[in-house]
Amino acid sequence: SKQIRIAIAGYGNLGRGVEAAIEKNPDMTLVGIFSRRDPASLQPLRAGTPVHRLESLAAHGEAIDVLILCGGSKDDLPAQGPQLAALFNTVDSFDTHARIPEYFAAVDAPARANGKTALISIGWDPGLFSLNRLYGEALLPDGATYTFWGKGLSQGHSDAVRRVPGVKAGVQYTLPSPQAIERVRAGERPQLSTRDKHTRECFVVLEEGADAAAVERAIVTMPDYFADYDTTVNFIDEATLMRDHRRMPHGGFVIRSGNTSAEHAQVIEYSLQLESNPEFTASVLVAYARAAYRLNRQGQCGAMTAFDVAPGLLSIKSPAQLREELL
Ligand SMILES: NC(=O)C1=CN([C@@H]2O[C@H](COP(=O)(O)OP(=O)(O)OC[C@H]3O[C@@H](n4cnc5c(N)ncnc54)[C@H](OP(=O)(O)O)[C@@H]3O)[C@@H](O)[C@H]2O)C=CC1
Ligand SMILES: N[C@@H](C[C@H]1CC(C(=O)O)=NO1)C(=O)O
Repeated sequence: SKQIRIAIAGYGNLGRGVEAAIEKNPDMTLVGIFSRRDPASLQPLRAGTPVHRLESLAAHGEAIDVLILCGGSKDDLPAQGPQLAALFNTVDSFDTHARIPEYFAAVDAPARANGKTALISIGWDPGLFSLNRLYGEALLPDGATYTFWGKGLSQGHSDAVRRVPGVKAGVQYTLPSPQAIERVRAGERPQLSTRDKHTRECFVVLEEGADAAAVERAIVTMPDYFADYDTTVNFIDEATLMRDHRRMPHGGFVIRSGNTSAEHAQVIEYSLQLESNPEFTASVLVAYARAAYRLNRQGQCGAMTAFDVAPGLLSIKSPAQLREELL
């Protein structure tokens, strides 16, 4: 059967993860990588993979079935998402939770106007954790839901740190509060504020001559990313960053504890342990690219989130095989 032709827009951790993920999906072919940087400066996983400048994308419309957007959520996707959804079927991992409604609207209009399908905010949070928060609320209406991440490297928060003027490089780790987890696991169903559940720890390499105090203030007060958390910023040199902060592990879990009757408490838990946050997220994006391709062929256009995609569309197996093998 026909190969699904995938292209990558934005070649960072996520873009490289998508390259690896496509190798694991025999119904897909990587037809190109698109970057704002000089293509000659990039080393694709597979020698021979075409690398182009991002601005040449429009000329490749008919050769791409689904474009996977791997830009940063802080500054790249708000512009690239709506712009590229007018030209291609797209899948992205937009994760600025507070801004998802406005991003959805901004992508939906051009996608609908051009008969394209745009799956937004795909990944694990938002994405798989969102699905499990939904299941929890729908299946156990009388209950409480908690999401914990880490200890691990948040790519969205690391991207946001790197966008601060004066920052040359940087990463952000998310640390869950052991006390908060203990109270939830003990079945207390506590009221926990954002600040109660996690702290954030940044490691930053400054540009030459940058003002450390100004950089620290810009990070810890950053709306949607750090303002609601207790955040520490550590300044290190580039060698230390390269030595100690190259791995990108992460993970976490969603817990729903609820009562189906006065007598019976029920608990649903979904957890992830990730050695590579970007490679896992990319695997999710690639499975949803299969769904985007199928949805568009069914005439389902516009923006959608993971809530709107039937799980069967993710599988390389046919509906009949799924009924025989997985039900
Ligand atoms: N929903 C979810 O569960 C998840 C979502 N995410 C999202 O994925 C986004 C991307 O993460 P990630 O791939 O780690 O971000 P990166 O910082 O690695 O890449 C972001 C963009 O920056 C550019 N870039 C990458 N490396 C360099 C470099 N060395 N010099 C200059 N520019 C560079 C690339 O654009 P170009 O090639 O055009 O230069 C790239 O698309 C995050 O912002 C986050 O929001 C991540 C994980 C989970
Ligand atoms: N979107 C997150 C995925 C998870 C991790 C996270 C956090 O540590 O705050 N929130 O959601 C990421 O970019 O890594």
